[in-house]
Amino acid sequence: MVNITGHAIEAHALTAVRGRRTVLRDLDFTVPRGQVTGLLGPSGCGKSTLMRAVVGTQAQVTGTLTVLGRPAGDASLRARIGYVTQAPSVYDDLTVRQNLDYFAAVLLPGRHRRDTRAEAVTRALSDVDLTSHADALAGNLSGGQRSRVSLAVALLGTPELLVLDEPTVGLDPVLRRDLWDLFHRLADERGVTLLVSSHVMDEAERCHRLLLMRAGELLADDTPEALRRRNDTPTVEGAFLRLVDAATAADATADTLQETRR
Ligand SMILES: Nc1ncnc2c1ncn2[C@@H]1O[C@H](COP(=O)(O)OP(=O)(O)OP(=O)(O)O)[C@@H](O)[C@H]1O
Repeated sequence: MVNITGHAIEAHALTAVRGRRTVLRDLDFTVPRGQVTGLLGPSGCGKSTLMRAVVGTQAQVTGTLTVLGRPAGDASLRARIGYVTQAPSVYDDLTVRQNLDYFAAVLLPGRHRRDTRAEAVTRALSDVDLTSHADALAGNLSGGQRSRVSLAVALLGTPELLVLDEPTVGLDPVLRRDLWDLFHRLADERGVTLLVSSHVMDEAERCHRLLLMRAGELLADDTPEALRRRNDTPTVEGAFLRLVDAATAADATADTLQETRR
């Protein structure tokens, strides 16, 4: 067990504008080190935008966002963060191992690191359970297998922070469980911080902490246990639905007040 304290991510008044829309609105939150934090909310609520802000690829972000002690987007963070987008980034005309060899050569260049590269590739293949498919062409893999190749690429550089945008979409229940087991092993044994987005509520139960979002705002930043207790429901899904209903009712009241003032 790796004992790491402090926050991997700290956000204050984080706001992001895409086109003419404000898609993240004045967010304050922290993500503890060495834990699995889930980012949950309905499609379009801003999960990917928040992740892009964390890895420094989102334009028009204001507020303060500190990642591993540095401002988000700082060049020194590149090698410390692994980011997997929703669209798997693999070369279809290479085998799984060739894909990993290629990215390992970029991340760990130099002849003197040949053994380190080979070890990193072997470990990443085993981490995502693709050792038996190492010599298959990436173009011939299933969607779930391709997304696991992307995850393996992100693991090559032994990142301190892994940002995973809906990594379990399209996976069967066994693979989903195995991936969540891997996320916990990475946190427990290697001290990795994981920020994982999902809109599958049963996955929320597997997180140490949760950020629940709706329409660019945070509804909650808490542990699953505290969320269930505070909302008096047996599931995180129940808690989330209560929070959404309360926020919708508050919006409706605010709209009515505005109408009556006009
Ligand atoms: N290029 C863009 N210009 C304007 N608005 C955009 C752009 N890209 C995304 N948006 C809007 O920003 C909002 C947040 O999008 P985002 O992709 O962060 O949501 P999400 O929660 O990750 O959704 P999903 O779960 O479907 O991936 C959405 O309402 C979307 O329509």
